[in-house]
Amino acid sequence: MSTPRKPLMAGNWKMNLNHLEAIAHTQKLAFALNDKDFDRVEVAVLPPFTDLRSVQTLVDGDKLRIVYGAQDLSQYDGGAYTGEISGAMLAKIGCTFVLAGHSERRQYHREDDDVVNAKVQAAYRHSLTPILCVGEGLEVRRAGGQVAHSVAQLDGALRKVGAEQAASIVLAYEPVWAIGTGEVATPDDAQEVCGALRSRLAELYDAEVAAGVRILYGGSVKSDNIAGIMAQPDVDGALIGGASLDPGEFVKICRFGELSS
Ligand SMILES: O=C[C@H](O)COP(=O)(O)O
Repeated sequence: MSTPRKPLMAGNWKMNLNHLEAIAHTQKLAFALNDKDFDRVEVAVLPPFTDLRSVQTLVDGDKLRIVYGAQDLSQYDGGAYTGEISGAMLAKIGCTFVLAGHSERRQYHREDDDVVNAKVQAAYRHSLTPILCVGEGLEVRRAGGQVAHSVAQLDGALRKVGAEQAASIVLAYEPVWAIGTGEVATPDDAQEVCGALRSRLAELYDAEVAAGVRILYGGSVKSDNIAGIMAQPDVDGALIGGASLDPGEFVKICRFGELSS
């Protein structure tokens, strides 16, 4: 059965590529994407904050077929918060998406569910689409707690988020043990948690919201392992870290989004 959800392939550059490197990278990516016919997959890049202006200039000037977003935002809307970047600033520079709750933010910056929830709400206040990341660490996986853990993170992040807003969210299931390690979850592993997240959305909201939300898989995605993951009924794309730094490889991965739709 074909899915009504348009696949999304999002490249999270993490703390890589300065603003000059971002220009060269985006140009290579744009050339490779426009060279093929990518109509049925949405392609996004999530550069560091300092690259956003470079990416915006290329996307707007050359009418590129990619959208872009940020890797984080402040839970506050403005004022004396040194070092923070507000949702309003991201919206003004043309961001579509913003990550919330990435495991590296949870781990290295101690962002808990309350902070993630505040950031999700901040994103909505500025018409940004949150890509909410959830996923378990190795200990939880070994104990078989991956579904309960990921669903609890979803519940925490969606507190006080109404159905209309939740309908536009993007979820990303990223098992922490598979991020940057070369260990990729099996397609069944990905489906188990992505399916549970969709079921939870139906409980929290309704079947229509659940059916419309895109759920990505992330964790050591490459062009040689994406096909099986994209074949799963509740997986609608990927959040790609390391492999998104190679434009050719990233475009190959995006092609699987196109094929799966
Ligand atoms: O945001 C992306 C994920 O953390 C996955 O990163 P990775 O593809 O390098 O494992």
